[in-house]
Amino acid sequence: MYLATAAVIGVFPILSVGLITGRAGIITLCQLSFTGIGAWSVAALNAAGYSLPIGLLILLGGLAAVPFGLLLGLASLRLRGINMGIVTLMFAAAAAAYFQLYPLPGLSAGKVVDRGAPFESDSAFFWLSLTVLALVVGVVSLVSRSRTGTSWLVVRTSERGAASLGLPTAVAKLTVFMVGAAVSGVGGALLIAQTGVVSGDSFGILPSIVVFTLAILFGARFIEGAILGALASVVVPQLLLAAGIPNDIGTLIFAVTALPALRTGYGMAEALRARLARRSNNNPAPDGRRESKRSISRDRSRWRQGTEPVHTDDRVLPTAVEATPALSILDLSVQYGSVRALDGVTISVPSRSVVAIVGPNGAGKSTLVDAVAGFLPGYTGEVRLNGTNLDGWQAHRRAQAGLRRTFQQVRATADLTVQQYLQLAAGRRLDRDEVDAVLDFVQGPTARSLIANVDVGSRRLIEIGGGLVSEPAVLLLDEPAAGLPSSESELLGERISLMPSVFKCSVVVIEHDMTLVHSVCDEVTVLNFGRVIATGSPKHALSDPLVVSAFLGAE
Ligand SMILES: Nc1ncnc2c1ncn2[C@@H]1O[C@H](COP(=O)(O)OP(=O)(O)OP(=O)(O)O)[C@@H](O)[C@H]1O
Repeated sequence: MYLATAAVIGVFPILSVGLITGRAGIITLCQLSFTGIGAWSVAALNAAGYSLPIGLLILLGGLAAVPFGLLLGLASLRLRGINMGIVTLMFAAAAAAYFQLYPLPGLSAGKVVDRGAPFESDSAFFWLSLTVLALVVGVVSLVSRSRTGTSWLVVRTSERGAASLGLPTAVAKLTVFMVGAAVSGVGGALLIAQTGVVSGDSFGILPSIVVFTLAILFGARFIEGAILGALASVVVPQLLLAAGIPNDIGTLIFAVTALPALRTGYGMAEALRARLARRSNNNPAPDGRRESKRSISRDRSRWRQGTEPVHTDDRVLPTAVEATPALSILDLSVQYGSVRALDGVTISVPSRSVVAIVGPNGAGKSTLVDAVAGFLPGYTGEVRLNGTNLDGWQAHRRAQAGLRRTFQQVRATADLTVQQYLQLAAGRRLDRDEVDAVLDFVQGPTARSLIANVDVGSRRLIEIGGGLVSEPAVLLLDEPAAGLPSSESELLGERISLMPSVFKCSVVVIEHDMTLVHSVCDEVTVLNFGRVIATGSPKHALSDPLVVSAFLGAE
């Protein structure tokens, strides 16, 4: 019963790593420090003579760790990858030093934490621990399914991708650290309630690294992975003990077996789930639709006519172009060191229009999209959306305001289904008809497909669909046809030209495919060496001698 309780308590810090590293992709090597903080706080309350009910002590143990989680969350706003690993390791070292200097209160006096009347027996305490675990897992899974919780997965894939969906990466990182710390802290409170007194050594650097290793090895992003990890942490040392093998060999076994998971980023639970998802993806959905484009393509004609709006509201083509441009870029300049990537670029995108920005490689197109969408804060000039000045606004705020973008390199989160991604991009509840309609429009895969299982071209279409369901004022498409075969690129061109009427938005397309530009755009702006060298209708602008010379390198 004692070992079973230890295994239950062991789930907390492993699950906590599963949230921070497994879900949000941030390395954390100090999860047992949070456990120690939880235990220390409960010990301090006990030593001070407060006799609080066990439920309250557990809650306080969790809450005590939250400010420290926030602190590390703040560090993660500036640091990434191995640097974050080092900072969390330093935090673990500092916490371990603290626990050495200031042992858990009551430890030396043997003042054990009192669990209270109904939980004095080991079996009662086991059931209490299991109940607390079930509650924590319930809360964590609710939070994980919320918009904030889903944003943890998006941040893991790409911070820029998250911002482009209107998700503030700072909120995602801070919340995941605070929730992770609380989960670990609850484990600490239970641990000290189980053992009565705990030595600070239990929360040292090495045990923290073992917890990290177990979380990666078993895929603690999912609860079954955290449970398997905790079971292994209890069972393996017992087996080694029974076989007369030194306990440290267990750590070595975990380290070696975790190597493949560290390489791929997928632990056992994740690999198992991915396999099951692939299997179910190969089976037809209950509604008979497979993840095949052929079944969707039959609907081409209705969209070609442009008669069927995605929403059943009054989306119709306006009779006159509205006076205020949807997007105004005024005298925009960007300097990268000695390279002037953009030099006084002025572009006006009329309401409900399709405007292309073209230019040879290195002309400044991507820089322009990055600056306009808020990913390059250091520009000079002005960006206005429907007359509102966006300068100084962060990328996620611009996205929330209706300025959406897609990327040359797709960033749709592989762990989500297409429907979940669209939901997140929309920032509101979408009903299934709405999801299916937009997927039909962009010729995307079915709503239930896992993004990990669809090809790059389809992911690009999903990203475009995500932009559209967010009801943007302006959608910036960075090379949307890249990677699509020419027949699909042609079809995408048709859809782009329909976007202003169907989705009431303006579209800015960065594209190298001149056939597509000619067929879908109302206006073209040509950049070369960061300057606008021509603007006007595609026919007029693309035949300008300056433009021909810029593209062909001839007089
Ligand atoms: N981070 C950076 N640091 C320094 N120079 C950069 C950086 N990013 C882009 N540049 C330079 O800025 C100029 C514009 O680059 P940009 O990528 O915006 O062009 P582009 O038109 O999008 O090219 P492509 O069609 O190849 O994507 C180029 O000279 C490029 O080398």
